Amino acid sequence: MEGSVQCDANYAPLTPLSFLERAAIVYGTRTAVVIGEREYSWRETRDRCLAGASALARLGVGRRDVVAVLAANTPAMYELHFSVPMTGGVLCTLNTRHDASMVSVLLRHSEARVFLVESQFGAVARDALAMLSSAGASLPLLITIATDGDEGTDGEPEYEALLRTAPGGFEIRWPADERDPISLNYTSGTTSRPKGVIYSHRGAYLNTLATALSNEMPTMPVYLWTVPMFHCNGWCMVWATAAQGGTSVCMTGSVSPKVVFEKIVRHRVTNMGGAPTVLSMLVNAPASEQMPLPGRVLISTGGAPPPPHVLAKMDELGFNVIHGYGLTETYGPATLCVWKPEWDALPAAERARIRARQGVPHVMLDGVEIKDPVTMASVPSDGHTVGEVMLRGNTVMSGYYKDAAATAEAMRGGWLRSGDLGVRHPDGYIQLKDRSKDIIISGGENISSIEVESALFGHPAVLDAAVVARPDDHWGETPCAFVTLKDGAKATEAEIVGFCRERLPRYMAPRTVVFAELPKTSTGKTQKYLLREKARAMGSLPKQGRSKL
Ligand SMILES: Nc1ncnc2c1ncn2[C@@H]1O[C@H](COP(=O)(O)OP(=O)(O)OP(=O)(O)O)[C@@H](O)[C@H]1O
Repeated sequence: MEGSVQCDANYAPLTPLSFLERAAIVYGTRTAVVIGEREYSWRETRDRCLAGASALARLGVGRRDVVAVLAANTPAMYELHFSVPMTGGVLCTLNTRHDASMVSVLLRHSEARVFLVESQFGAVARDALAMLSSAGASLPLLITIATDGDEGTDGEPEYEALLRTAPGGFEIRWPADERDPISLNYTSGTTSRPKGVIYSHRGAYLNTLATALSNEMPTMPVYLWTVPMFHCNGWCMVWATAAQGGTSVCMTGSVSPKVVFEKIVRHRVTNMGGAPTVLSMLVNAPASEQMPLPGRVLISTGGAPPPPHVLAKMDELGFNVIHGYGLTETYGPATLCVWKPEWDALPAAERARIRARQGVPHVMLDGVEIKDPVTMASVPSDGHTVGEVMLRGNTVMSGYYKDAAATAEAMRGGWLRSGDLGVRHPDGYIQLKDRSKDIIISGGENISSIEVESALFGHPAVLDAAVVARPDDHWGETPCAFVTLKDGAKATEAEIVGFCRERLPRYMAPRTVVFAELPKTSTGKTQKYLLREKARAMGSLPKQGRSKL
């Protein structure tokens, strides 16, 4: 419109880096990050991030250079989310459960220039570098981050030493364009080889604000880190805690219910997150470890379907569960099951059933639709017609790194195709039925493995469950349940099948039950492809067995 201008006074590229400077002013002496007995204030954190950026820049990190990190949820990992982009570089956080061969593949694919490694993961990193070297690939510069109490280094540069010796007066290299990359996040690899998803400063900024709003974060929240920071930048919570001047409580060692409850009480935690496996771990912990909470704790969950039964128990323990759904490609949760006060009066089981739905887009996402992937027509909002979940908006990835064909395929038709199947209910909320690869087709009927798993989780002896297709000569496929029982609990295959038949249409109930530990990714997802391989190896149910069932 005549008269409007764009200039420095009214336009700056959006970036979550801006939250840090503000936090250092507003919340300067308050705790930004705490690990064990060590606390860093917001001012210290800002100074350490600037020192980190200065050190990395001195080592030659510049615009679009990838800096890889293999570290647990530690202050260094938190700081690198700011210091790397402050140099213009791109942060690539690697999954700490990857083996050396996968780490070497990702280092090579990302062309990381610098590789920061917490010393507890030193052996994996060194093996990965040896693999790169023997393949003749160029090696990134290795920097060690000493794990607490560890002496660390074998002559490599060390993170704390670099911060101490970094030249002062570093000038932040703000993004020239808000669409510049800020991070490179590899997908979980649940269904295939991990893909490198590019996040922009703009997308990260918008998603960070959506995260703060979706999680109902007050100012100065206390956030307990159980979600790995390497996963979608901790669902953008690293930057959201800076926006709100929060305190990040880090945990050393593995996540156990005892430590989680102790940290909640000691630090008066207000917000946390966790995959459904973390929720399941909390509700199934011995009563002696479940401490009364100092107040309601908001916990966001997602990444896999949370069983309604677990949601109901979390409510009883004093947690308000916020259920979100998303992909690495959407910076983490993209939809959430926004809660309505009129649902408060419903019976607990009904509340849990409603909360298990994946909901509606968060405020920064333009839309989520359930579509026929061929015609692109939206399915009716009847709660029954299944289609593919598709998303669009400013918090969808920039693309897959060095894979234009996969990017074009994923966004074909102007929507991000999730590969998930779902329905839309008459009230507009979506509900996932399955990943397209996981749906079971038996006698021409589609069976949602999520629905069968929800029934299994209702059995008092069941701790964990996953359902996959077993090939069948007659039906094509039949549902095969892999079940982990609670400590000391007992149940037989016939009991579990009978329990499901009372709650599900007969064709949906598992025909086979295998008692086993379920293989998980480090982001808490069951690796169903491994279970599918086992079910495939079993072959078809014998004719006799089939008619008995
Ligand atoms: N709330 C949820 N309920 C059910 N499933 C969910 C939920 N949130 C996420 N998911 C599942 O997780 C997927 C996204 O996971 P992520 O981006 O971490 O990588 P991945 O898809 O597991 O790995 P890869 O693409 O490498 O196989 C979604 O497509 C969906 O299948």
